[in-house]
Amino acid sequence: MKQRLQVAVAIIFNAEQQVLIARRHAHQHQGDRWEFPGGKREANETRFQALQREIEEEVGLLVHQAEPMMQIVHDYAELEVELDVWIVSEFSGEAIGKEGQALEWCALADLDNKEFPAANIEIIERLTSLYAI
Ligand SMILES: Nc1nc2c([nH]c(=O)n2[C@@H]2O[C@H](COP(=O)(O)OP(=O)(O)OP(=O)(O)O)[C@@H](O)[C@H]2O)c(=O)[nH]1
Ligand SMILES: [Mg+2]
Repeated sequence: MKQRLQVAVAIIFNAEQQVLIARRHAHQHQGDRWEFPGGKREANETRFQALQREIEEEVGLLVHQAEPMMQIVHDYAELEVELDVWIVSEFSGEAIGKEGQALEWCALADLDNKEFPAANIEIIERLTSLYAI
């Protein structure tokens, strides 16, 4: 059977209402596309703990509070993902690409110009309808 990965995904806004995005490395699944930081939940973790760990590991931010935004199941040819998307409402630290990945703070209106994995289309639509001017 095809694997289904549970993936914690963070939507993090800065004071200018820009959202944090990261570029996936070429060798990764969906390589070279942009993503919202996050990664796979481990068996011993809650969804929120997975979010906190992944965000600290990947971009060095401490997530203090977050609210569930949506869950998306997407069937890629090679694997299935369940994206557990959170809006981070409180965090501390300065974002850095701790895994050597490029980071960008991106205005919502500019997300459409970036290439994201297919599973992200719904997230971007939802964000635009919730927050766009
Ligand atoms: N982090 C993240 N993963 C996404 C997004 N959209 C999306 O389809 N995915 C998929 O979710 C899956 C797991 O994410 P990941 O590669 O970040 O997992 P991870 O950080 O644990 O990576 P690792 O296996 O290198 O430790 C990948 O197949 C990835 O393509 C997104 O916006 N953010
Ligand atoms: Mg990741």
